[in-house]
Amino acid sequence: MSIEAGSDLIIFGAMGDLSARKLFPALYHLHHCDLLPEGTRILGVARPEQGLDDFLLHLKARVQPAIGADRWSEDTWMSFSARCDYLVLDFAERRYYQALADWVSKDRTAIYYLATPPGLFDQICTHLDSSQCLFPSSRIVLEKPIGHDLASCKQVNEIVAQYFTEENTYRIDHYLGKETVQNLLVLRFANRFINTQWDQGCIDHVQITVAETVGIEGRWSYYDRYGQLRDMVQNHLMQLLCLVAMEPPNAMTAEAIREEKVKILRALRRIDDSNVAQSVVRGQYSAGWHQGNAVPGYLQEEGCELKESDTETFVAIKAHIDNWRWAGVPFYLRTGKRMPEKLTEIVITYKSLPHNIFSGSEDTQNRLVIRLQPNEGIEMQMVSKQNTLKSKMALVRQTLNLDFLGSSDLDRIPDAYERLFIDVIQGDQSLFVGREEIEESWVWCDVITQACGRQNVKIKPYHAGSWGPAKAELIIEKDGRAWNV
Ligand SMILES: NC(=O)C1=CN([C@@H]2O[C@H](COP(=O)(O)OP(=O)(O)OC[C@H]3O[C@@H](n4cnc5c(N)ncnc54)[C@H](OP(=O)(O)O)[C@@H]3O)[C@@H](O)[C@H]2O)C=CC1
Ligand SMILES: O=C1O[C@H](COP(=O)(O)O)[C@@H](O)[C@H](O)[C@H]1O
Repeated sequence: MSIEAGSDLIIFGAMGDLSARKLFPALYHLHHCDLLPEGTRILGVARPEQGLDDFLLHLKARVQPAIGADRWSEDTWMSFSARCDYLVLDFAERRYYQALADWVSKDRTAIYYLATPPGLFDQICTHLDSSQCLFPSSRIVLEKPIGHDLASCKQVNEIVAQYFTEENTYRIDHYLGKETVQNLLVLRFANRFINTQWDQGCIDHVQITVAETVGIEGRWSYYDRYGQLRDMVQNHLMQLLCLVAMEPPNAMTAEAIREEKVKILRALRRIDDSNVAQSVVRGQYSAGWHQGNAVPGYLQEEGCELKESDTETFVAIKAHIDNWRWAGVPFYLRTGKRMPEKLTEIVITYKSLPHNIFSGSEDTQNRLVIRLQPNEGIEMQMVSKQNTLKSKMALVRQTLNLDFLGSSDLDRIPDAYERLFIDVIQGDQSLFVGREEIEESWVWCDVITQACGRQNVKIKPYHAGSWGPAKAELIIEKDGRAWNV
């Protein structure tokens, strides 16, 4: 693999949660697998007045548990630490940036990774520029959320565009870095028999479920301003929907893939005042159970000072894509916190046969279940003859199972951030989100939010540990269908 040499990764927010749980563990793994180029330097920048040794001590205490005892190696950590450096920096104050300007070099590619509250993006870009930390090759990596709605998203994009070209701007949607999400592209575009059976002629409906067992994990003040529609649907579920629905790009380039995704986002039927009540279900968890333990309701979570909140922790949506391929095929989307299990799956249900010659067999629909996490793999549910002499032609449903780990040259499935770090170092934007697609995605979500407000689509309570409000079952059952799980 050819990886560009001479990159510097500068992590803003290096003492934060994302850095500890995701970014540094991913870098540790890449270093361990020799996938970070020889000269790559990693600079943590954060507010605490401390030296490199203290920074590394803090980091080790958080990274080690994330790696796990069986994979941890002191030797790897020592050699990884030798790549790292630390700078004290208050992101909002220009005077601190001189030290950064002295650290970076115009002969190397500086990659500024902003793992910070988004309200700081503007100041960071301005100070990087005025302190001569930016060179034509410099890249910026932006964590979600990029905006809270279309207007604020545009504002962030415009600010960033003053300092970085679109080619040097990497907007993260970590779902795109998941191996199984990339496998969706391979499944669709490297298999003729799948590719030729992928439209309204063959497919009855599509389900996308992203269920989480976690609550809001100490992020109340962020989450209550966002809710599940903005936190999960606007980005992760919309990306999954695009990858399922888009036309084949003519090449695996960022430009070609983005163009196809944007077409889908534009073809998504608006859910407005006329159809929001039938198309959207919103829920909020109350106290319940997770794996035998009592868990609090949303309004009892740490950090909550309100008696009530209209923020949804669950949302189910029936969507339509108004184009030739998908006319008449509903896409049922569902995502929530505090569900009974962690499950991300896409289920493609094929149409029934036009004429069934096997009497007595009811459900002959094929189903393709793409399990993104956990138990990563693909299942094709087929109808087969039962091996028996008792009955002439007894049919049974059987499953062809493709285990994703089975194709692996690793004994684990890499975390999304590992792929995304490799790609940003190599300058490959195909798994990052383009400006147009993120803005189109906000357009669709904003219309839903506004319609929910005007039509008073109320939050329905559900118990933590359940699959959401009963109405979420109805949204699909009234069409004579059922959720896969
Ligand atoms: N954590 C996660 O799993 C995910 C996070 N994200 C996004 O990533 C970003 C970071 O999230 P997360 O790590 O959880 O947040 P944290 O609050 O844990 O980390 C943010 C860091 O930024 C620092 N910071 C804030 N203001 C300044 C400043 N003026 N100067 C220097 N440092 C400052 C904070 O330092 P201090 O403590 O000193 O204030 C803190 O260490 C957010 O945009 C979040 O939405 C996205 C997906 C998942
Ligand atoms: O971006 C986010 O994603 C996580 C879920 O990510 P996963 O990789 O564990 O599926 C979600 O919990 C969080 O609220 C959201 O901000």
